[in-house]
Amino acid sequence: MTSDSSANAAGSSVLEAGGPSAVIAQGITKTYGEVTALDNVDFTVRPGTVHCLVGENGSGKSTLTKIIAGVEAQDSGTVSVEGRVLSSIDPRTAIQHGVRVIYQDLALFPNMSVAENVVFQGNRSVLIPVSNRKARKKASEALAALDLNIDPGTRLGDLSTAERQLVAIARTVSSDGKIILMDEPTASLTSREIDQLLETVDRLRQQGLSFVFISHKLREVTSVADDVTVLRDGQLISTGRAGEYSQERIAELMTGGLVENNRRETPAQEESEPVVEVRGLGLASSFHDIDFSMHRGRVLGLAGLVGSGRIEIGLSVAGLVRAERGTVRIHGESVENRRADNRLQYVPDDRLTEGLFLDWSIADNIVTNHLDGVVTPRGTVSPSKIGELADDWRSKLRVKTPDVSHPVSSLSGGNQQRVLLARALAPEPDVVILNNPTVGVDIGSRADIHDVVRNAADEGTAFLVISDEPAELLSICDDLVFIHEGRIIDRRSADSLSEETLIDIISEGGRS
Ligand SMILES: Nc1ncnc2c1ncn2[C@@H]1O[C@H](COP(=O)(O)OP(=O)(O)OP(=O)(O)O)[C@@H](O)[C@H]1O
Repeated sequence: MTSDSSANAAGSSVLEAGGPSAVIAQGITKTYGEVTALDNVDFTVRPGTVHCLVGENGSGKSTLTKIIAGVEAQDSGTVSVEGRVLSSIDPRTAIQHGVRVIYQDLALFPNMSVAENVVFQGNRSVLIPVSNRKARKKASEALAALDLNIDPGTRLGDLSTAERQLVAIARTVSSDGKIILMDEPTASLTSREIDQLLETVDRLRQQGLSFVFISHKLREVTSVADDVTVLRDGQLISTGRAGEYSQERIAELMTGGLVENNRRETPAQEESEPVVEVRGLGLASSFHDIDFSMHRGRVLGLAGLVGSGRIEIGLSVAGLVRAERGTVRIHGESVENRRADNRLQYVPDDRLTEGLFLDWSIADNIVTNHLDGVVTPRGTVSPSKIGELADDWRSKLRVKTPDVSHPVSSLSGGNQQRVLLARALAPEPDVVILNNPTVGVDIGSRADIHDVVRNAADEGTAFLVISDEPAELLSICDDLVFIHEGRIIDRRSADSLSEETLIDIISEGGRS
């Protein structure tokens, strides 16, 4: 393992030179059974800075933040916050020292108001009731300090994901948080929402708060970071000032090599009958008059803004949401009769609530849609066939685990996403609908997943891909249908488009 020149034995002196540190983690090692999640890692956060933590899936980023937050205990090494070593490892001690974590699920209460969420202090041993008036006042102050235009009386569940993120930040500020750890806060935000979040982070940094910011989106890493640390396989690879890191350099350090972002060699359009025919599809205010066909071996992308109706259309094609008007036919038969059929697969983007059985093993999750492939001639399920099939998919998708019999909950987020994809592709389906297939997946592995999709298409599967990432649509799709406010506004072949044109069509909504 080569170490980059800006990392040094202490891994931190480059950063410490400027003054006292908000966080110093020294010599952190953490193992889970035979997996070494962190191997003698040093990590320093300077006060009033944003420190981006980057690395491939399973490289140890979340584990490091959990250790700083006192949620996980390290095997060895120390964590100091503002110059004081945390003597005991528990979340309350970290909270008392001003450390706050904003997890991906945000840990907010959807049925409570914004005000109640902002003033809720999970670190108190006894919940102290706060009067409605006081709560509103305190919440209004916290929201105003962030320059956020959110009514404190709104029910939290009625806000967008981005607004909820901002409420989670307001809560940390109102509870005197000084060091905020954010694990992939922008994973499900639109680019405008990301800008708003980054502006808020910037404002708080100027007020002296410090951030640890995990993200796979390298564009935002290079725009928001003061400092960057790259982990690979639990090892510190490089740490230093953000100015030393371009996106290409970070990608290279993360993966240990160059990442190529290829486009698909588009096969000639087949004259064959379409596998899927969508005609006149409509649903209330979500989408109208949707017509398209999907063909064997071709990848069709649905491009559009968040809220344009893309996802609802995908769910209707999968037979998971019933349209009010029009038809979806798969091999000439209504999708209503196909819902329980393994030849049709839908892969959601929310692996935690819609996707995986977290307590089940990785292997059982992978084979659950393909039981035909693991039964013996006598009709019993064969554990060795399950193991073989799961191992095959583990290596195809490079799922990072020592053993497919381990629970899926032991995998890092990006590796769970791969299991979801393996489960859909294992039965070699005719039709697959992918909703943001690489959410939370690092950039090197994104290329692997794109390869797997292209290969499955080459074998004959028809794909419908919904993605927020223009580069992803261009990388895997042959054809694109553009959706704006629930209607089709354009159709193009992917090889006729640049990323800029694609973004223009999406954002201008056909006005260009
Ligand atoms: N509770 C656990 N039990 C077993 N192994 C675990 C557990 N938590 C993490 N690991 C393993 O530790 C390694 C590091 O995981 P971690 O979640 O820190 O990665 P990450 O860099 O945050 O990945 P991602 O980008 O996918 O979120 C992985 O191999 C993961 O499978």
